[in-house]
Amino acid sequence: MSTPTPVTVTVTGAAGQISYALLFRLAAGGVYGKDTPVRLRLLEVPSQTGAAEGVAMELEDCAFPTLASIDITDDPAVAFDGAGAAVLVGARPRGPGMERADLLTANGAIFRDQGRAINDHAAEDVRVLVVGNPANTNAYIAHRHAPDVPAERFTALMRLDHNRALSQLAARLDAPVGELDRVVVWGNHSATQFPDVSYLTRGGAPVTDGLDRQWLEDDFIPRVARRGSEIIEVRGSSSAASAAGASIVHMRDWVRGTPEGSWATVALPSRGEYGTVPGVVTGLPCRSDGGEWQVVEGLEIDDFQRARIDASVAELVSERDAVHGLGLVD
Ligand SMILES: NC(=O)C1=CN([C@@H]2O[C@H](COP(=O)(O)OP(=O)(O)OC[C@H]3O[C@@H](n4cnc5c(N)ncnc54)[C@H](O)[C@@H]3O)[C@@H](O)[C@H]2O)C=CC1
Ligand SMILES: O=C([O-])CC(=O)C(=O)O
Repeated sequence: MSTPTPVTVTVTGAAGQISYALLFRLAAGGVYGKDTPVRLRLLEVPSQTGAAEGVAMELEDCAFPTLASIDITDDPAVAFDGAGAAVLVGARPRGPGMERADLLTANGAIFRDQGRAINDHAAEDVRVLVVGNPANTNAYIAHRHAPDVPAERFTALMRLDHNRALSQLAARLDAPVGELDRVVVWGNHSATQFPDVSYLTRGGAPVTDGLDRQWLEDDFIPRVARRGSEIIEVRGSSSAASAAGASIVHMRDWVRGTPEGSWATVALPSRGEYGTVPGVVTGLPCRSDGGEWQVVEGLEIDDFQRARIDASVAELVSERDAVHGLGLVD
């Protein structure tokens, strides 16, 4: 029996909270499956490479059959060399009272430099997932500094918002979460996002009862959109295990395909789908056949949806303009 070629997966911010939940699932085969070994490349700032060593020791102690090797570095050129996947987690997280926009200046330069390193060193078919906030605009920055990598290879994490929406809907409808499908979270991973139930199915059939407009506007949409802040208030620090779990299923579905008939929310550089502004990295309903993300086509959009989508995309446009203004993108 021939041994499959290992995939190199680079994870940044490897000593942080999210990575502490993410790396073990990655190493256990959560993205590529039980038959494909992974080589982990951990990128950290110099002061944290020691802590990343400790995480690597624990990974070794798990004796995962799918973990081929672990390398730790503070040099992006080394970290992304030959990478088939890059999960960009490393960034400063938001504390109590901060909005994601406050992080633009703090974190933008990280994604400029990592975009360049991905462009110059990663594998041709690299898949990039940006988790560090503001995730959509950080993905925009990285993509704009990687002109040799196709735009659709850069994504930002909105699967956490998608999962939060599913979980709130399951509670409201008293339904097992696994029976629900076809939600989408349009726009930005921020308080302006639009979690949309217009196409929701339960067990494959459209859901028509139990989701009145007042509940959607007064409870559901703000609850999902502000869930990150709620977790920060209650837990004292930002979501970590749920962000890691969403990152794993985002990458797994990208690499191995979404289940038949199912959707995921993926933030991708827009091609103008559904009236969004080309270039900005916005949440869209997507399917994967195990190769590329494909935006679901042909959905009807009514006036209520239009206004919500436009408002969140307008925020993405203002973040885009801000990073151009800061000189982070030409
Ligand atoms: N998109 C999403 O759904 C979510 C995004 N986040 C974001 O993910 C990011 C990470 O969160 P946590 O792991 O909780 O933070 P953390 O502070 O525990 O870990 C961040 C790690 O990144 C490292 N780091 C900073 N700059 C780096 C660089 N240039 N290269 C490599 N590593 C670098 C830090 O040394 C630290 O170890 C934050 O920006 C947070 O806001 C958090 C939850 C959900
Ligand atoms: O809210 C934050 O800062 C962390 C985050 O992105 C989330 O939990 O959605």
